[in-house]
Amino acid sequence: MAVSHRLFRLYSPATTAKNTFSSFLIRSLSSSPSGPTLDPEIDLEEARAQLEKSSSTSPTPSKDRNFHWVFLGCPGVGKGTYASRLSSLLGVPHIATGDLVRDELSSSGLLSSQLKELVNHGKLVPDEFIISLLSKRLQAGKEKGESGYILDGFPRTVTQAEILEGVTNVDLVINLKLREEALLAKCLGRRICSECGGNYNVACIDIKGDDVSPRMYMPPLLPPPNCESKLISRADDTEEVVKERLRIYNKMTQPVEEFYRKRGKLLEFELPGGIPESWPKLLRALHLEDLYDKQSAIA
Ligand SMILES: Nc1ncnc2c1ncn2[C@@H]1O[C@H](COP(=O)(O)OP(=O)(O)O)[C@@H](O)[C@H]1O
Repeated sequence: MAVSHRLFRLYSPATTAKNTFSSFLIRSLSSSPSGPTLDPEIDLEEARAQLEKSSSTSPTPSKDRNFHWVFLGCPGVGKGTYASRLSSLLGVPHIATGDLVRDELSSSGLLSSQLKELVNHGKLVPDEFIISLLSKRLQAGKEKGESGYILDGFPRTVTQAEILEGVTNVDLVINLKLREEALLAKCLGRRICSECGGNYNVACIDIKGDDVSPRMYMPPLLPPPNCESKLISRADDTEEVVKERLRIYNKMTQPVEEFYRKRGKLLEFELPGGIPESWPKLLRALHLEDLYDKQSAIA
């Protein structure tokens, strides 16, 4: 907590920090093709209508559609994996705030070392800080002509969700769920190639079925031979820190699920197993299977 306060003061000494950062976010988002901020009640109704429409009649989405999607889910659930696959499929940028934070950590300086202390202990960084990072990323994307987003790791607190909701119209929030036994093993098995940045997982998860739940098998996602000797783990993927991240998720981020549930935007998706099993089912749940079939046929 002390670190969090120090970091907050260092980064944002003004008492009106929240306004400053949210107006920064507003500036980044308000001229997006989804239009400027609307009256919150109209936003809510519009969002409900959109979700109803997409989940009932589900016209085949095309690349012209402007996706504003959010991925929620515990550490290790696979947000990055599925968000990045959808990003390639839909041609919408995948923005992972964890990656933005790690990029920031790789720079030198006092801010980076204070940030490292928070992240490596499994704590969240201050809302204002993360909103600022996200705003910069969105602004840079807009300048390159990007539109829409698939957010991964944001929002993680109700404050972040409220700010996002106030400035842009999130169409859909996909809440990925995985049995708790698998989450820790998946975080501990996570590996990154220090050269190409590829993400892999050496854990082989095989949970026996019982009367209540079926067997769950998640094969490892092994690196190609040229990455094998360059694998590293994230500093926050230790057992102690993952448990702390799970605790913080339950305390700070679970209320965000409720925030979107109340607004009719939450799609719950229980991962049935590894990528080969889960990916087609996720696409079906999102009514995207036709798009995927068409792309596979072209490829
Ligand atoms: N929206 C956010 N709010 C606060 N802190 C964040 C946010 N996104 C990322 N972080 C910081 O970056 C770390 C890594 O994030 P991420 O890669 O998304 O991890 P996870 O595997 O826990 O989902 C988090 O533990 C937190 O310290």
